[in-house]
Amino acid sequence: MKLVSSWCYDGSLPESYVMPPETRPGKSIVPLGKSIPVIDFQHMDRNEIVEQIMKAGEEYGFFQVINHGVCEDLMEETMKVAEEFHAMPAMEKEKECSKDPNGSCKLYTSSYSYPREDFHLWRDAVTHPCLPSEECIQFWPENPTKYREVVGAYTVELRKLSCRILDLICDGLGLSNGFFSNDPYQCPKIMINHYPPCPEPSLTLGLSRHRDPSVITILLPGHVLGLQVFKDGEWIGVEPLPNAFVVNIGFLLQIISNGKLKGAEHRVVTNSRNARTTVSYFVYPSDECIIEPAKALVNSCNPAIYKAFKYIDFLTAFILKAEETDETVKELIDLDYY
Ligand SMILES: O=C(O)CCC(=O)C(=O)O
Ligand SMILES: [Fe+2]
Repeated sequence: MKLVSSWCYDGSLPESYVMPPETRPGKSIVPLGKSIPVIDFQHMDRNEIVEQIMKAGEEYGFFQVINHGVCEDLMEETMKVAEEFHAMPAMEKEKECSKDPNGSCKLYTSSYSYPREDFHLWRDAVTHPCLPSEECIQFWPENPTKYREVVGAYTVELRKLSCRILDLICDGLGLSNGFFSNDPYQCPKIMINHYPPCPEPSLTLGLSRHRDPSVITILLPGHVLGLQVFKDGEWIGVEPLPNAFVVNIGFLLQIISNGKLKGAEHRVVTNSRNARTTVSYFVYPSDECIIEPAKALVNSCNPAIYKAFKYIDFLTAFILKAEETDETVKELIDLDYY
């Protein structure tokens, strides 16, 4: 496994990064998603915000949030530390990500299943749990020198923002507030993605089409475009507003909401000019948490459309190879799968 950022300036795209024709982004221009809903947390009243989130969650599975209360300086500093991390030499990055003998902090390239992949992705990433406890932070990188301080402050703010968004979603779904604020749903992880400039952006992808295995994901998208959402059979480019967060509904919330909200399918394309760095904050449950359509949303008129399962089983199925994933996940969650 060699990080893309350590050899990407060689000038050509290796064969193993060339996607099959049906999944390549190609050269066609993807429209920018001016239509992806933008929700203003400061200038709308609560009922209006709930209504807009639900509409966005049903139609797109994606929305942007502005005036969300997270300080702009902290967003900028987080992006700076994220970029500085990926700019360090590969050996330094590896050293900074191997403090936990149990491997809770992971540095990798492409996806978790690099050795089993048919095609590699044009992306490096670092991920780790981000509970604001000393136990958790001791395994984070200490370089760049401000990493722990900045990412620590950022994840505290993101936890507050995620709880606020989830409470609004609870209102919209008719679940009690705090449904997602307690322990089983609060095992967040951060992922810092890096997509270096790519010699052949039409042939490869930064991330292939996927739904996040999360409740929700809050993305700090940076200024370089690359994220695309699949809606009504076509790809739409996401153009983030300044200081906005991009929020998407994860696969788990699709299941918990019994299909009312949509786990958004998305992918990342690369470009030949600018490196792109993004920071994903995933709201994950604990491994042992049972995921199922919320009891309050299920009755004889609205029967459950998914089976109950343990999160760890879902995650295991999810990180298998793409083709197997579909079948293994289906078997786990579909009521009528034999
Ligand atoms: O980098 C991006 O724009 C999206 C990242 C993403 O989809 C993910 O981390 O799951
Ligand atoms: Fe994603």
